Amino acid sequence: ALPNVVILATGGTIAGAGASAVNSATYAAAKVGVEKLIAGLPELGKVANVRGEQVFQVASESLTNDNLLVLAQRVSALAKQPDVDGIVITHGTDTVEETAYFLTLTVHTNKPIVMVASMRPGTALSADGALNLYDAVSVAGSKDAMGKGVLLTMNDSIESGRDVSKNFNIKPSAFVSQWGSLGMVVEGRNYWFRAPVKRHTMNSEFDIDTIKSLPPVEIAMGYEGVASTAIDALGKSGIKALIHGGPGNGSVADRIVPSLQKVRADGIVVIRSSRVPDGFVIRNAEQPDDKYDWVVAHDLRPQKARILAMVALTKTSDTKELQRIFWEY
Ligand SMILES: NC(=O)C[C@H](N)C(=O)O
Repeated sequence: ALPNVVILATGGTIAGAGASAVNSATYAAAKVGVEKLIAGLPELGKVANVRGEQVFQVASESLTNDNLLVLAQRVSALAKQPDVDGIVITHGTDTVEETAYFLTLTVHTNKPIVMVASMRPGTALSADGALNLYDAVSVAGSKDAMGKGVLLTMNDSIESGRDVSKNFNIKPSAFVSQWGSLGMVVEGRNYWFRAPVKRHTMNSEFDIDTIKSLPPVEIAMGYEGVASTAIDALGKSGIKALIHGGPGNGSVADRIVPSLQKVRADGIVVIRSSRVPDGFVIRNAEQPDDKYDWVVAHDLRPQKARILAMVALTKTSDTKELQRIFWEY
């Protein structure tokens, strides 16, 4: 018998449409409904019994915290159903890494949850969505994909939803995980080479079934000539944590340090992250994190550090606990 896979559609370029076949970059995202996506790919019926649900129809840069909660709650409810073997989520590429990480942290299931997106709309020459979706459904229906956390299938690769980031804005090979892909999909068969070691899904201390809202967390970038304007304003905006996306090893300009100290003194958690795509921030290197009571974001880019901070703050605002969470997830 074939596995039962539910496709939750949220929009993005994988549901996009352009005026002509040469429009690979100028097109409208989030136009095509999930039923049409499924009907356009009859090959799906060979690897799984699929059914679709339209959860949202938006370009992913416009998704909100409330959208994240609604989606994760739906994924969690479906994963509890005995007649569901796996879940695929079609999504825009711009923020799919954030949603993937959020689900990794909050949905308690061993069943495969596979994110999928495309860099070109379905109307374009060499559109990548159909094969990516076929790959996602075949991975979601595979027992080998169980217990590996939330995944992303793009460009023949199976990526860890925790590690993966969009590293190129145009190419179909846009997604890279700095610690390597987990596997590959070829002709609907998945091949595995590694598994994540960070805590996720079943082993997470966070559970979407008990999370009702997310605290506001914002990001301030570091760069040459940076002024304290953004940090000072954010400090007064009601946020619970501020991610500093600094250059290099998450370094912080001398003239900004007093502003970050003030933010911390006002009870806001300061998390030091790096804007460099790869690598990880080392505690007490560049800045005395122990002395300032700051947290470091480990290997998470600012946008992923924000996701973990929001989730962690639903349980604790103790900086020692938060640092433990940043090491473990
Ligand atoms: N390729 C894409 O999906 C980009 C689009 N802006 C989105 O994230 O929805």
